[in-house]
Amino acid sequence: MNTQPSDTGAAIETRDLRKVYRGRAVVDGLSLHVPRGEVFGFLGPNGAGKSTTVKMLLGLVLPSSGVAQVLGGRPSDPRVRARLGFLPEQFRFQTWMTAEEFLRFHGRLAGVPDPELRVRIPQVLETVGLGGRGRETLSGYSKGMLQRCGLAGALLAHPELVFLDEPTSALDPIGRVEVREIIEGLRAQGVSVFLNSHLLSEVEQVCDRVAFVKAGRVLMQGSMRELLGGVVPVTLRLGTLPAGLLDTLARLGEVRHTDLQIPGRAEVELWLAQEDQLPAVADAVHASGAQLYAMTPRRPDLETLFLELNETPEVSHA
Ligand SMILES: Nc1ncnc2c1ncn2[C@@H]1O[C@H](COP(=O)(O)OP(=O)(O)OP(=O)(O)O)[C@@H](O)[C@H]1O
Repeated sequence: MNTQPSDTGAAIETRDLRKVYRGRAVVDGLSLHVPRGEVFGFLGPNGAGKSTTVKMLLGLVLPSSGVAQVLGGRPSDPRVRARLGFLPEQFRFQTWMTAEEFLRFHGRLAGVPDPELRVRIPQVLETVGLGGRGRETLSGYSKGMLQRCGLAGALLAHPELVFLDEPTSALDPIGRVEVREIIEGLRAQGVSVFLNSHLLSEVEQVCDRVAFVKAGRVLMQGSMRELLGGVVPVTLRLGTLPAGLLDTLARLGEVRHTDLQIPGRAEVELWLAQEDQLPAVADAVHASGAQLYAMTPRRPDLETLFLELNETPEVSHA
């Protein structure tokens, strides 16, 4: 059934979105909620169905079933598309054009009038760090400059929602910081950003909210605080692992991993709900008679969460 939901005011809302290719569901009941004006990270391993989802949200691929609403309308509606910006990961540039010609071409395709383009093109070139380079042909651009130019194209028509697929993959560390600042600037203007990136430390710094997908399904989605706020990963290095200690630790938190491969050495990864449980962990280790060599609490990060989720054998709906 393809009934359109009522406008929830969200930038993106999908319900049970599915795409089947040759009998295989590559997007399999995906439900997403992306509030307006936020930066949303869309994460998952290779082949998880991220690009296919983005293509459905852009109206480039038709869903097999389920519903997708973008800026309150259907992705296939040209009036909706006119309010979207898109930077694909593998952009094919017309390398015989100058950056200005390329942007004029894309601006005209997006329906931006010529007088507006004359003002807007130098502005977006400046924004992406290509000010004064617009008259050079793209064949002479570096990979990073091409990526910046693609970003300029995505921002050209004042979109309300921008899809950025690996926007910093060709950029050096300075360029990455600059793109982060551009994304933060977009948010400050109320523009919603849907960011697909494998650079999790970057996602962590810029995103308000993320979703993890695997095998076409959302494993988890929420604000950074919801996803990372409620857990303190602690690594314990012990001399031995006495009988019963794991059970005691499991009452204090979640035992995520144990490593007993090296004789005379045991490592336990424990996830606690709060930092103030650390003394109780130390007490439990001492009471068990084990020697405690190290107890290292870590700041939770997206990479840890990503790796943990990726190891989860059972895929469940969020
Ligand atoms: N047009 C198509 N026909 C058949 N299978 C397809 C098509 N497009 C994508 N797929 C398959 O769907 C699955 C998901 O692909 P998709 O590109 O959406 O993943 P992804 O999460 O974006 O991966 P990556 O991180 O590697 O870019 C893959 O197994 C891919 O081979």
